[in-house]
Amino acid sequence: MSDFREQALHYHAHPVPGKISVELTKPAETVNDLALAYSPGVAEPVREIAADPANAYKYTGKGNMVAVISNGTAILGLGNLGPLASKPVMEGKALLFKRFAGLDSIDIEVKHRTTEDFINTVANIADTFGGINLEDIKAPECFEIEKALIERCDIPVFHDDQHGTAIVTAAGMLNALEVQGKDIEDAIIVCLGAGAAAVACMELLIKCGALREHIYMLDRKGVIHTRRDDLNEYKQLFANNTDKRTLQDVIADADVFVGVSGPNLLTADDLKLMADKPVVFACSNPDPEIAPEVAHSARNDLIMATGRSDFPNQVNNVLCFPFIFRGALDVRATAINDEMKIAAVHAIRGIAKEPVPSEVLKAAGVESLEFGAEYIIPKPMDPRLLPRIARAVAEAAVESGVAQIDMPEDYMR
Ligand SMILES: NC(=O)C1=CN([C@@H]2O[C@H](COP(=O)(O)OP(=O)(O)OC[C@H]3O[C@@H](n4cnc5c(N)ncnc54)[C@H](OP(=O)(O)O)[C@@H]3O)[C@@H](O)[C@H]2O)C=CC1
Ligand SMILES: CC(=O)C(=O)O
Ligand SMILES: [Mg+2]
Repeated sequence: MSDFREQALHYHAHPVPGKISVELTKPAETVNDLALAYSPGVAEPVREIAADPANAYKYTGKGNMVAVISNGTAILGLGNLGPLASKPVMEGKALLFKRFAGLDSIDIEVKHRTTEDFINTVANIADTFGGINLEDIKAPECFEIEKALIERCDIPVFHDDQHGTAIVTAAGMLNALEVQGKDIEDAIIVCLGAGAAAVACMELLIKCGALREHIYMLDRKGVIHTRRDDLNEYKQLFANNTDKRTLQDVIADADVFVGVSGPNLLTADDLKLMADKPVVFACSNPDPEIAPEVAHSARNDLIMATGRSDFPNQVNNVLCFPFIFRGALDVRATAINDEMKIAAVHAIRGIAKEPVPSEVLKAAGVESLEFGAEYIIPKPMDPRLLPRIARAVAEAAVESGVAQIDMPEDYMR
């Protein structure tokens, strides 16, 4: 067994299996404590909630609790390995919710036959939670699932692989293009992958200024173009009227490569075909589309990012989902809308341009970090992410009319 594999398995197995547990927030020691916590005292909040469902936020943990829900059909870049195998990732997301945003989170892995079964299962348990983070559900089913659940639930439902990834990608991309001296409006963009992350990333880049006709998206069959007759409705949105068919055809002279597909699909030779000063986000986990050392040995004018913690420029949805839910839940938003997503993009990108606190340098194990090719996006352990993103998101929720309560004046200051 490799050292790292052994370490990872040991981390998950000891001192107790798994990464999360439940803790109590009230005393439960005496007869009186139990009389309040359970029978007869618990009947009082029951009556209050039955009279007004909003009281659930006052008397239960609902408002600080996010469910991380998966069916294990697209576990990272490992593929469809089923609900149970997705549990370490989902526990990991729950760990990150708690560690970075103080949100209680529980993972739920759903075995189901039809997409409708999955939707019904989630909709039927939604009242328990303040928000629902859908995770690692493959395209195209993820689009239908998220849409149906947004319609049926009155709490925020957010497919992290779509929108969390898109928000962080857009923040990193706008900064990377700025460092390279390029405008997003002019950028020729290649997106390898045409699933959950790909479609959402490209849609958000378009909202940030990219031109749809400048985007070449590829799936396992190659370039998505207007003469293909095998495209689902989501891929069709990216069908390019082009004669280009292969990755090599489209990557020639491209400014940007976004990989949200699978491991080792981009070669050093492909990279050499790109325009001057390219931006390469190889975001597949755990293994990127091209290893950073291979990319850097192929050319020295690129900005390179991966989804991993152990290389510079980690473009990973961990920079978004804990904080966007914090902001959304704190104003009891009924949804996470485009205004809130764009607010998160700008909050994330702004932090990367400011001096880095010494505790972040220490946690990252580096002497210095300065906005530039090796630092286009903040580190996940940056304590500024929580107040900045949560506040920006909460403000956007209030301004766009989806907040159900006012934002406290001193919120996150
Ligand atoms: N860094 C980050 O924060 C994140 C990274 N990701 C990564 O993105 C990847 C995709 O995740 P997600 O979108 O959720 O999964 P989906 O299953 O929804 O989509 C996967 C897409 O990748 C395409 N693909 C797979 N293999 C190849 C290949 N050999 N050549 C071309 N295209 C290929 C599939 O093509 P087809 O349609 O033909 O099947 C599909 O369009 C994963 O590796 C995941 O780890 C995802 C979310 C966040
Ligand atoms: C980071 C993440 O959510 C993924 O790779 O699926
Ligand atoms: Mg994921």
